[in-house]
This record gives sequence, C-alpha cells and structure tokens, in this order.
Amino acid sequence: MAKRKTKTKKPPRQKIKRPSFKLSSQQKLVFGSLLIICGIWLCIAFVSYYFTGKADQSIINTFPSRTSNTQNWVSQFGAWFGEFFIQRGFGIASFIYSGLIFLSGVYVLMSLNKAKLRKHWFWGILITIWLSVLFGFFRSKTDILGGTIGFEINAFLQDYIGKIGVSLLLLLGLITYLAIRFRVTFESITSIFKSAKKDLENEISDLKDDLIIPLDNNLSEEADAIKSAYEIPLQNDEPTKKEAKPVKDIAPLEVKVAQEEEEEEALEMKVEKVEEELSETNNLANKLVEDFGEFDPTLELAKYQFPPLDLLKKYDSEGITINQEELEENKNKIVETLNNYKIGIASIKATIGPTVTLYEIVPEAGVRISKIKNLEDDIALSLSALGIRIIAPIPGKGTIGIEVPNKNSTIVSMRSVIASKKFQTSEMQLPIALGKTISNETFVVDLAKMPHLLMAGATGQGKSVGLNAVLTSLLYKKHPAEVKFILVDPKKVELTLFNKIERHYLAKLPDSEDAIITDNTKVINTLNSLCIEMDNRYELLKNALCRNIAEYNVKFKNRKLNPNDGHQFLPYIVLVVDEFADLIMTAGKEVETPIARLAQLARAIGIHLIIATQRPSVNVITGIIKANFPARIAFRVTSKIDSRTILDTSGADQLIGRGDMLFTQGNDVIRVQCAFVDTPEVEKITDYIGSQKAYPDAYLLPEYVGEESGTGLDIDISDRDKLFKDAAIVIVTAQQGSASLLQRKLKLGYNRAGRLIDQLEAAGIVGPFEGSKARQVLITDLIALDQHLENEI
Ligand SMILES: Nc1ncnc2c1ncn2[C@@H]1O[C@H](COP(=O)(O)OP(=O)(O)OP(=O)(O)O)[C@@H](O)[C@H]1O
Repeated sequence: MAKRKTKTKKPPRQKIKRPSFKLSSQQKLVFGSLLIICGIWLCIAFVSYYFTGKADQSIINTFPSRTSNTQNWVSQFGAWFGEFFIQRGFGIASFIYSGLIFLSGVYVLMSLNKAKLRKHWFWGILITIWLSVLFGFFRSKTDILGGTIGFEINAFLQDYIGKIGVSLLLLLGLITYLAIRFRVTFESITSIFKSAKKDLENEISDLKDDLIIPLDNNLSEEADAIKSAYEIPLQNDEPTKKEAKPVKDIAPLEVKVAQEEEEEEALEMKVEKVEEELSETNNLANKLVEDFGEFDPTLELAKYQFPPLDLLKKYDSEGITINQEELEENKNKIVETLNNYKIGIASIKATIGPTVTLYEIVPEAGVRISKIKNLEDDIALSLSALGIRIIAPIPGKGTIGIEVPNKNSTIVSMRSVIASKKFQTSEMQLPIALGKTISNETFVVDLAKMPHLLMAGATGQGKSVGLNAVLTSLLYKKHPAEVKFILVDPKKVELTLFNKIERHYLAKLPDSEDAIITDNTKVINTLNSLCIEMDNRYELLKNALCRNIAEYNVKFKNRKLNPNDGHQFLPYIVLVVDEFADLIMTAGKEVETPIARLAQLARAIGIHLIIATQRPSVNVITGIIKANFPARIAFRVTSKIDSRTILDTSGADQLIGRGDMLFTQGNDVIRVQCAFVDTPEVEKITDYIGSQKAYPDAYLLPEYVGEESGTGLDIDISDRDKLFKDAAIVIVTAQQGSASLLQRKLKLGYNRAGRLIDQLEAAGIVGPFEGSKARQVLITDLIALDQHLENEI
C-alpha cells in the first residue's frame, strides 16, 4: 500500500510545486527588497514604540482611520505592530523578528541557501521565546521588556516548578542552545583552556627563541615601508628622477589611491592562496577531530580502572609523635653544647618532620659558621643520637640547621602521599610521590624533568622500597597506554611481582618470554634495543616538527599526524635497573655505553632511566654516568666517600636508615623520609591491575640483533604467525611495507602487525626499517611471491 501511495503521489507534487518557488532575478530583487524594507520599517516601529507607545494607547484599540493622530514614527500601523509584538507579544526580543525579516530579504536578494535561512528562523524563534521568558522572570507584571507572552509563560511555570525551577530551566535552555548550535561539549571547554595554556607556553618559549630575529625583520620591514612610501609617487609622476621625495610634495592623491587599490588586489590574491593551503591542512585535522574527537590513547583499554587507595595500608604510627619534652630536651642540649664552645645563639626554632626534627639556629653576630660545622661530631655525641646532620648555612635562609632524629620515628605510608592533594592534583608528566620532607610536606617530583634518577644506599636501608614507591606512584597516576616499564632485576626477587602487569605496563624484547629481565646478556640487548627505539622516536619527532614527546603526543591526539606515515601515540618508557653494580661488574662497557647514550639523549623522547645500586663506588658510578644523572637519591651509606660519590657531598653516611634519604637535583640537598610500601601492598596493586583486561602482549621494543647472532633477522619458518601469508599478500598487493597497513587490513593490534613485518623482513619480502618511511617491498607481484615462498621450503 505504501508503495502505491508514493508512486501515485510523487509526480504531481513535483509538477505543482517547483515552478511556484522559482523566482526570476527581477522577482527576487523586488521580493527581497520588500522584505528588507519591511524589516527596517518594523524595526523603526519597535524603536518608536518604546518612546511613543504610551501616548498611542488611546488609538491602538480603535479602528484605523485617517484622522487619528498617532505619535509613532511610522504612524498607526507602526503603533499597532509595536503594541502587538512588544506589549502583547515577546517584549524587547521582538526585535529579532524584524532582524529575521531583514535577513530573509538579504537571502532572497542574493539567492543564498534557504536551508540556512530556515535554521536562522528556527533558532530565532526559540531565542525570542527564551529571552522573553528570561525578561519576564525579573518583572512583576506585563511590560515592554518581557511582553505578555514572557510574563504569562513565567507565571504558568512558576505555579508548577517555582522560581528556582524556572531559573534552572532557563539555564538548561541556554546550555542546550550552546550545545546544539555551537556544538559545545564539556571536553571542548576543557580543551580550550588546556590548549590556551599550551599555546601561551609555546608562545613564551618561541618568543624567547626568536627574540633577536623579529627585531631584524621589523627593521627591514620598516625600511621597506619607508622606501616604498617614497618610491610610489616618484614612479608615477617623475619617472626619470632617481632621488626620493616626500609624498606631500607631489600630492598625487588619485594616483596614490589607484596605486593602493592595485597593491591591495595583488596582496589579496597572494593571501587567499596561502589561506587556502593553510585551511586545507587545518581543516583536515579539525574535521577529523570534529568527526572522531581527539585521539584517545586509552581507548583500547577504555574500561581500565586505576587501583583504588584502599589497596594501600593505613598505619597506626602515622602522624607525628614527638612530644614537647623531647623537643625541650634536644633544644637545651644543643644550646648547652654550643655554649660550651663559646657559641652564642640568638634564636632557635624547631620544625618537626616524620623521622627527624630540624632545629634552625640563628647564631649571635660574629660567630663563624665553619666553627659550628666542625662541632658536628661533638653535638652528635652530646645529643647521643645517630643521624645528626648539620647544614651550615641552610641555603637561602642564612640560618644553621641541625637535624636530630626523633626518638619514635613515624612511618610515612604510601597511602598518605598518594592521597595527598599535591600528588592528586599534580600536572606533572611523570609524578612521583617520594615521601615527606622535614616539614612534613608531601614531596612530589617529576621524573620527566629529572630526567634520570640514580639511587644508592647500603643494603637494607630502603632502596627496594624506594623503587617500589616510584613504580607505585606511576601506577596510580598513569594509564597503561601512557607509560611502560622495563624492569631489570638481577636479584630475581625484588621486582617479580610486576610480572602480573606485563601486558598492561611492561615493555620487552619481541623474542623474550619474561618481561622482567634477570639475565645480563638480555640486559645488553634490551639497552641496545632501547637505543634503536630512541633513534626511531627522534625520527618521528623530526618528521612531526616537534621538540619533545609531550608536543608530539598533543599533535598526534589532535590528529595532525598521519598514522600511515608511521606516527603513533608514544608512551613514556621508564627503565628501572635494580642492582646496577652487579651489571657493570659483569658486562662493563657493554652496559655503560648504551646507558650513557640513553642518559645523554633520551630525555626529549620520553625514555627515563632509574638506576639503583648498593655500591656507589666510582667504578660503578663512573664519571660519564654521574654526569648524565643529575637527580640522585642517597639512602644511608656506610662511608663519607660513598656519600660523596653519590651526592658530591657528605651527609648520606649520617642518615638513620629505614627510608631516611637525601634527594638532590643539582643544587640543594633535601632530606626526605621515603614513603613506605610493603610487598603485600604492591602485590595487591599488581593483582588488581593484572585482573583487568590487558593488551594482547607487552609493549614490544624494536628487535636488536646482537653481534654474536649473525646476519639479519632469523625467524624460524615454523614460528611464523598464522597470518604470515595473508600479510605477505596484503603488502605485495599494496606495494607498501607498513605495519599500520596490516593493522587496518587484517584488523590487528600494533604489536602483532609489527611482528609480522619483522617476519616479512626475515623472509626477504620487505626491506629493512627506514625510519618513518614505509619499508621497501622486495617482491613485485603475487606470482613472484608464490615462487618466493615455495623456494623457501
Ligand atoms: N620508607 C621506609 N619506611 C619505613 N621502613 C622502611 C622504609 N624503607 C625500608 N624500610 C625498612 O627497611 C627494610 C629494608 O628495606 P629494603 O628492602 O628496601 O632495603 P634495600 O636497601 O633494598 O636492601 P637490599 O639492597 O638488601 O635489597 C624494610 O623491610 C623495612 O622494614
């Protein structure tokens, strides 16, 4: 039935309606002008109504007659329309109607898109109603602001939902309008703020870089401007004269105007061309973002849940327990000891930390600081306490600090530092909550800024706990898509718990079974592979014209980088080496060279190293390593020499152990009580993460072929992926050797596609890796491919 209906009805509809809508150019001119004039007339009538409406009230209700005397600027009809639209209609919002009629005239006159005009009318009517209700909301009776309609709708709504309800309804109306009309979303609002912040930062840094060049440019531009101002009149009026003359001498106003017009035209053409080019690339990225939203690296594990705080333990002994008596006692002892050596004190102040209390002393005038520094051991003896450290003077304060351990030290729980506002709200790229400072403040540092960390401490002083604190911090803050760990653990016990999160957070070599590296040869391969990853990333950054990984990832998220060119979202990679001494003793230069290379170059591309050692001797922490690890943590060490090796100053030998540590990032040395995270807590966290949906595999690092393993890749035919042949067909057909092509055509994850490309390379079907370019395909067609594969067997 329905079919019959459409069949019979369509033709007559077309026949009747089409001609009636087609206006000739002349009709358009007349009709369009009529609407424009009506719009203007109505607008005048409305404006006038606000001044003359009251005076005209008497004649508004009478039948129009030629003798009636109206005040309205456009007479009786004006008064009548004003009354109808403003007083009895929508109030001041009625002006929108005159605007819409005017706009309709323009659309008809210029034959513009009618669908757009309909849209304007639709939204215009809605805004009129909304505005009239809004104005009516604030008025107690019908008036010329909100009109009768606004007032009545308000009264009606308020009877049912009250004043608050109406105001919320108005707000909802506004939000709906913005959301639908301008496609405003919550994300777009936040991204505006974020990108504005980023732009500002970029501009500031660009400004710094370009400070000299623009000055030159401006000068030359100014010089050109001056030159041309003199040259134009000369060319037109006195072509033979070479010398420049001021414009006013010649005053060829007409010629000059003509000249300017010509120049403008030429300029316009140029500018248009540039704009077109720009808008094409911008539009593509903008359009992609508009259609698909910003690229979300977390999408593959969109449902991933960060570990909750409850997995971390609360400790009873948290909170500072030092009492007044202990404070007084220590103060008296310090004053007494110093007095014994004839050092007078002007004032003394105590700051209580979780493990130590800092007594800040202002000595009397004329006391030499070195004298107090030399008395370090004597003061320690008289206070009969381990772990006294004297800081003379405290940098930037001009006082002398004496750190005295508390009798009952408190545990700084990992929970308390993770829960701290400082950590939770930190905008750092790789935030690490290390513990609490002497003034009991949570100490959060950015690994990305360090950019590498050296950790040393004698056995049993808290190194492993420290490493766990670093890893836990990152697990609480970073999505699996954003950071990957490479864990090297020669002791084979400390980091094994992290095996459970292999497919979420760990990176490994393609051929290795375990992600956690315990054997030394594998460490060498991994470090070299990381160097290749570093080179690849530099190539990607170079092609994307980005200076660092953060910029690159923002660009990638904004869809300005094409994945077909090899671009991809780059996670940070954190390499953790527990027991570096072991490694350097057995592998020496083979380890030192790639570590030093990574440490020197990897900061911009998001590879960060954390190296821990029990033995901070100079043959382990060599000059080249030290030079590239400005950020260092020292737990308690056994000698002053060890302290100097790690920190370039003594002090670490005077720590009290159990997570008491010194942190330096170049200048100041800060005493921090490391946050305590126990093995069961780490286990709970890794269990929690490990039980969630994961990537198909760990993050695969590039293949590294060690010197001993002969030439080229050597992948056994029987080990090939099931999709090997399909992949070969795709690659040969497209004559393009890229992993992303395989990802798209065979619907694979990146890792598997990468492995297939490696296998295709080993089989001689594609050429070697060439940075961001697609690999060369070595087989020309499918027949050649068949032959090639047959010959292999
Ligand atoms: N931040 C801390 N707060 C409280 N106690 C701690 C802290 N760090 C370490 N400890 C205590 O010290 C002990 C040893 O710590 P940890 O295992 O980290 O030492 P280590 O330096 O790694 O030793 P090794 O080098 O022998 O592995 C822990 O079991 C714990 O009791």
